[in-house]
Amino acid sequence: MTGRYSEHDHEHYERPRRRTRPRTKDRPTYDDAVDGVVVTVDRGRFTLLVDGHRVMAMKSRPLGRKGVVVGDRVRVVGDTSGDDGSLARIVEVVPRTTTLRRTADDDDPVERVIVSNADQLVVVTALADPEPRPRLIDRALVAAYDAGMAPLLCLTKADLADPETLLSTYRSLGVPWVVTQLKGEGAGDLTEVRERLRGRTSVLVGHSGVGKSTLVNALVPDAGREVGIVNSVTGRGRHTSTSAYLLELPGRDGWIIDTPGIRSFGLAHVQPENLIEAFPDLEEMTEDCPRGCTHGSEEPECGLDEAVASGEADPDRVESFRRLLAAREGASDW
Ligand SMILES: Nc1nc2c(ncn2[C@@H]2O[C@H](COP(=O)(O)OP(=O)(O)OP(=O)(O)O)[C@@H](O)[C@H]2O)c(=O)[nH]1
Ligand SMILES: [Zn+2]
Repeated sequence: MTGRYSEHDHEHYERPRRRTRPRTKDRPTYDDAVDGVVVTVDRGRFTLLVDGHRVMAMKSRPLGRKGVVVGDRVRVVGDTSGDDGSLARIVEVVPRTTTLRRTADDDDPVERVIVSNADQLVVVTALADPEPRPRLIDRALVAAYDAGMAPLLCLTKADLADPETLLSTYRSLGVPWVVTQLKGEGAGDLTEVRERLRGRTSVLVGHSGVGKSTLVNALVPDAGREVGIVNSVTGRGRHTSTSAYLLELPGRDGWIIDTPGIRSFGLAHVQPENLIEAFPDLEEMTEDCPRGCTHGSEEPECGLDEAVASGEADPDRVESFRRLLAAREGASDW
């Protein structure tokens, strides 16, 4: 799955031109580089985790204008001590396994990659207050399927409403789900969520007020301090909660990436023929589709219609798939 996007998603990082630019003695080489992972990005400065400690770094020239995003595995040279005022240099970005893009907007017409290498996309939705917004859930699912990330619905505020109505919309797609309750009587059991996050890198998305910060703080009791550290390192003294950041779960049980301030996903790059690859049972039924068939409901001779007519396909599943296909179009904020 993850290989599917490698062609468009791997930005090509320019290698140092060893032949045209002779190495000087004091110029670091890749041989000296150490591995790091990008924890957060703040105005051109990157906080990395290198060997379990935090290191500030900037991009080095060989990377040119190519982006470095949260979740990137990088190679770093220079001062990787993490001491106050130290600054290392990122010389290489390891090819990404997955990417998540934010939507284009008036300020920036490009759908930029904001997070890489996550293998699970957790769509955090309140069961009430605020009401669930199925179109946003659908768009997040499209982003997950397209990127080859496993989706997970995390339904918060279980004290306020029953999950059944919402779940009925997603059952035929087979989307896994967990329910959480972090306020009110009997609140606080995160066993099931932790189980789902274990050993994975999960990116959490959700619109304002759904309880995502409450959840992150419950999962990583040090989250506030961790994020505080990130920002004390940048010297800006205050957490501007508009950038994604990576946190390790207690017990080294996996990683989560919170995405405050991310308003929507860019889905313009999603090709219908790729979305169906996330549903192999349905894909099988599209083998005889006319060339260029998007498998949407408006297609005159789509194999999915035949499969429904012959009883081979579950009509709910086909309908849900087509709903996702349609959700791809047009932008929509969280
Ligand atoms: N009833 C109920 N309220 C909750 C629960 N979890 C969180 N809340 C409340 O929901 C409100 C929003 O929670 P936050 O964690 O700040 O939500 P958020 O998704 O991070 O929202 P932003 O900070 O705006 O991005 C707060 O008043 C929380 O106390 C829950 O399980 N049940
Ligand atoms: Zn078709």
